[in-house]
Amino acid sequence: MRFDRIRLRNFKPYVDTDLRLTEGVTVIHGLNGSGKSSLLEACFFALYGSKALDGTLGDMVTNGAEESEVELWFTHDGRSYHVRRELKRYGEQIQTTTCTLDSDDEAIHRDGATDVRAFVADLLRMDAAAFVNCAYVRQGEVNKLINATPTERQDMIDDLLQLGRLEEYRERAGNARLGVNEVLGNKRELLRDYESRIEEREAKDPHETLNALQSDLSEVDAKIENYEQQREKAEQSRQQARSVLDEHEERREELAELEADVDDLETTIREDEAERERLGDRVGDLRDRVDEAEETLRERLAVVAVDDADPETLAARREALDDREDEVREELREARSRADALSTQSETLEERAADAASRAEEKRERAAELDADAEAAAETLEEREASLAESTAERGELTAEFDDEPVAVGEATAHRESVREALADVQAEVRETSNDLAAARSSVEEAERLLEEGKCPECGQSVADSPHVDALDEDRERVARLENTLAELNDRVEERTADVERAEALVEAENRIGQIDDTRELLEDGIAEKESEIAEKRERAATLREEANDLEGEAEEKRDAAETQAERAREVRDDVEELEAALDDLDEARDDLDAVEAGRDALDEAETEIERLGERRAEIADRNDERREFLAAKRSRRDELREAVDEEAVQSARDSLDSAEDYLEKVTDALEDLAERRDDLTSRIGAVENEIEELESLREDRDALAARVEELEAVHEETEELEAMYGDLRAELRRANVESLERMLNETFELVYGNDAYSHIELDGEYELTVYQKDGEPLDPEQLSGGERALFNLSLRCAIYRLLAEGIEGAAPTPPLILDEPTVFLDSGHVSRLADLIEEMRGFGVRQILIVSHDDELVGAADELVRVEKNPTSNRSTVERVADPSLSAVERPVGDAEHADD
Ligand SMILES: Nc1ncnc2c1ncn2[C@@H]1O[C@H](COP(=O)(O)OP(=O)(O)OP(=O)(O)O)[C@@H](O)[C@H]1O
Ligand SMILES: [Zn+2]
Repeated sequence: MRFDRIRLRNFKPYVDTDLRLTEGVTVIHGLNGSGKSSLLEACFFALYGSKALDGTLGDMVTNGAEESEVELWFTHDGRSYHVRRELKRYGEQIQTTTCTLDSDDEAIHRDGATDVRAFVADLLRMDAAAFVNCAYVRQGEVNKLINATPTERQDMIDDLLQLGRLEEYRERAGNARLGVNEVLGNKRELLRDYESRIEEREAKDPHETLNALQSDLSEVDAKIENYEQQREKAEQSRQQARSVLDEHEERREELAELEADVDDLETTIREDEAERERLGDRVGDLRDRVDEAEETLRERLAVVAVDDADPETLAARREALDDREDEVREELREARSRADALSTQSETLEERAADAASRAEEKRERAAELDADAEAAAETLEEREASLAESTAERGELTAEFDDEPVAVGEATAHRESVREALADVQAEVRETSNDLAAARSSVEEAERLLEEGKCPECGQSVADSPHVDALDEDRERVARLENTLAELNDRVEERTADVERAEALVEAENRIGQIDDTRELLEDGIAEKESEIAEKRERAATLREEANDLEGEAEEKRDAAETQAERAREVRDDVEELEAALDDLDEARDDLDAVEAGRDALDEAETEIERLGERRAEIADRNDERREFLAAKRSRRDELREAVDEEAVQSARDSLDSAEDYLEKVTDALEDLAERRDDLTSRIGAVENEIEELESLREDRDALAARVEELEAVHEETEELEAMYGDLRAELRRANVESLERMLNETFELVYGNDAYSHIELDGEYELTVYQKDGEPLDPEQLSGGERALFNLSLRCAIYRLLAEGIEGAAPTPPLILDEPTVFLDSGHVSRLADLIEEMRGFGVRQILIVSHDDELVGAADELVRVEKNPTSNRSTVERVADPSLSAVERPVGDAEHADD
């Protein structure tokens, strides 16, 4: 097997790295912490997942990254595989989101961490632990195998060499043996149980018991047979006695019956004779009645006027009566309906007459009302005519007022207005003249005062020669003139005022005339209206009275007609009564006919009865004759029987019956006891037979069980052998392995640490390791120095690896040998030995070796050199294949020196 390529994304310090790996020795080189170990861990993680590593999934994902991916391509047994794992962070947790394995064979595909891990473990024939123990020597784990206890070591190595399988098989065989053993134990127990049960049953000796019971049973059977024969004989004699007695009894019964029969017959004959006599009497009675009925019938025939009582004549008579009745009924119906019709007519006429009379009455009342109304209207008319005359007189007076006036009626208002204006004009003139007068008077007074003072009244200058004083006279004249004018004017005012007063009186009169005229007009209209109303009312009253007269005449006529119809109805009702009487007569005639018929029927019946009774009497006589014969026969048989009874024979039969019954009772009891005994014996025999049968079947079961136990013993032996065989085989193989391993270990150790101090290493069957010094002293490997221990461990691992490579047939799984810092504790001499070892391992068939180392010498031995570097600022690692490893060894980084030595 070999790794071809590893690709990392966000795995530990790697952001994105893709590294191809080839066959041969690859040395991975770099400073401390640059990420070398992480690269190897990635390969291991790809194969087995995180379970096999110390850390958790979280340690795999680069700090701060959300997801991570690791892919590994590898080749095994000529087939390529590709594993891919993806991790994702979910909050605090990291989960594997993808885990697949594919191959160039399409059929091979695994999905899911568990399937992939199982597939890899199966393919490489080692699980993660085995891989770590054998192929992947992790940094600092050099002492693991040395420190392990022999048992741990044994488990590791057995596991690697698949010896574990044999142990598994041995254990399975062991389990099978235990299982068989348990079943065997159970079956043996069961077998013992069966045997003890069989013994128990045999001890009872059921066959002997059966024999005894069967002989008892045959004795009982014999007795039963004997008794049954005796019983039969007794039954026979009982039977004979019984038949004698029965016969006797029969005869006695027959006799009794006969005697009773004879008695019965005698009684019956007597009774029937009496009956015959009674019947004879009855016939006599009936004959008398027939005579009577014939007499009555003759009388009735006379009544109904029929000669003969024969049914046809009677029926014809009845038919005639019926026809007559139909006629009468028809007439009656007609008469009744006519009478009803006439009554109705009469009533209707009566009603009409009443109606006409009441209407005439109404009309007369209405005419009286109209007359009263006309009377009232005439009074009103008179009143109105009086008012009219009054107002005509008043008007004449008022019109007379205008006679001496300059105006006519109708001009008064206009006249009043002109008179008023004339008054107003005069009054205005009076006011004007009064004012002028006052002014003239005051200027006169002023001039007079001034004159007294000597001053001009106008200019206040000295009046002497004043122009104004000259005017004083004129003014005095003027005052006088004005006083005259005013007096005149006042007279005129008086005149005009009188004019106005008169004019106002005229206006009043004129208004009153207008009112009177209006009233007169109304009165004249009212008078005309009343006159026509009176005339109309009187006319209508006359008409109504005429109509009332007519209606009264009409009522008189109707009343007469009603009386006529009522009279007719009475006549018809008399006819009805007559017809009803005729109907009653018809009924009577029919009743008479019924009586005739009844009389005739009674007569017929009586005759029939007489005939019937005669027949019955003859019958009774016949039957009694028969009975008498029968009676004679019975009497002679009775006499015979009385003679035949033998009392002695009857007594002896009775005795023998008693003794037979006595014996039968006893023998029945004895037989019952015997039957009981027999049943008991039979059931006991049945039980014993069952026991015997059970015993047989128990024996059969026991035999079968014994055979099964024998088989199981054989199987048990076989499983024991198988278990031992697997144990032996493993021991044998282990011994062979231990021998090979010891040899290889010695060879390898010799190669890497050959010196004078140690002679050889011993690996015993229990995987105990002992190192022997040259002087033969044994040494516990733990006592070795650090470097020695590293070499010892390497040797052991390489030996195991060799054994694995050589010891397993078919495709050796041999994964790459991975060494992480194997040189840590080694001095330079041993480092070169290690290089030799590596070379040798290749010779043993290890195709790929991956070494993490700083050592130049190992670098020199590399076919491929991979340099790992970490960027100190970003803390991210990168890998780089160095083209020529031999060159690179010279350019070894200085910082690595401290790693080189111990
Ligand atoms: N999950 C992680 N995320 C980021 N860096 C990590 C993570 N886990 C480990 N590292 C870093 O990877 C480095 C460890 O790498 P590794 O052990 O492979 O180094 P090395 O080359 O083998 O060193 P040495 O020579 O000392 O053995 C450390 O520097 C560590 O800080
Ligand atoms: Zn390291």
